[in-house]
Amino acid sequence: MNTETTSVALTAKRCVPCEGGVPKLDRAQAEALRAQTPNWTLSEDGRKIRREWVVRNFMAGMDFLNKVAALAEEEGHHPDLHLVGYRHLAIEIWTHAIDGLSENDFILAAKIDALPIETRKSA
Ligand SMILES: C[C@H](O)[C@H](O)[C@H]1CNC2=NC(N)=NC(=O)C2=N1
Repeated sequence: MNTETTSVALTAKRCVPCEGGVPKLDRAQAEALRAQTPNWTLSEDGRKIRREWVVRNFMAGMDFLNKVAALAEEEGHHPDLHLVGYRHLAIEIWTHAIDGLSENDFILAAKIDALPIETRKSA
C-alpha cells in the first residue's frame, strides 16, 4: 500500500486490493491526503472520511449514487451510503479490512468528486 503522499494525482491512481495486514493511516497522513479531497471531512476518531451533498431532486441523487456504485465496483473499494434523502446524500469511506483509512479511501473520494452530479440550483 503506497502511503506516502506522492505528487501523482489521486484520480490517476487505482485502488489496490486490501485484505488487511497494512497499517491504517495516522492522522497526519490522513490530513495530508485530505488536502487533495477538501470536500471530505475526517471523523473524530480519524478512521473515516465523509461528504454530504444537496442534490436537485431524488432521482438526481439516485443517478449519482448509481455512478458511485459502478465506480466502486470498478475500483474494488466501496463506500458506505449513509443517507439517501429527498435532496440530501451522505457518503462515508473507510477501509474495512484495517478498520481505518488507507490511500484507497482517498482515491475513491477523489474519483467520486470527479463524477457528474445535479446539485440543487441555488434558490
Ligand atoms: C479484496 C478486496 O480489496 C476487498 O474485498 C475489498 C472490497 N471493498 C472494500 N471496501 C472498503 N471500503 N474496505 C475494504 O476493506 C474493502 N475490501
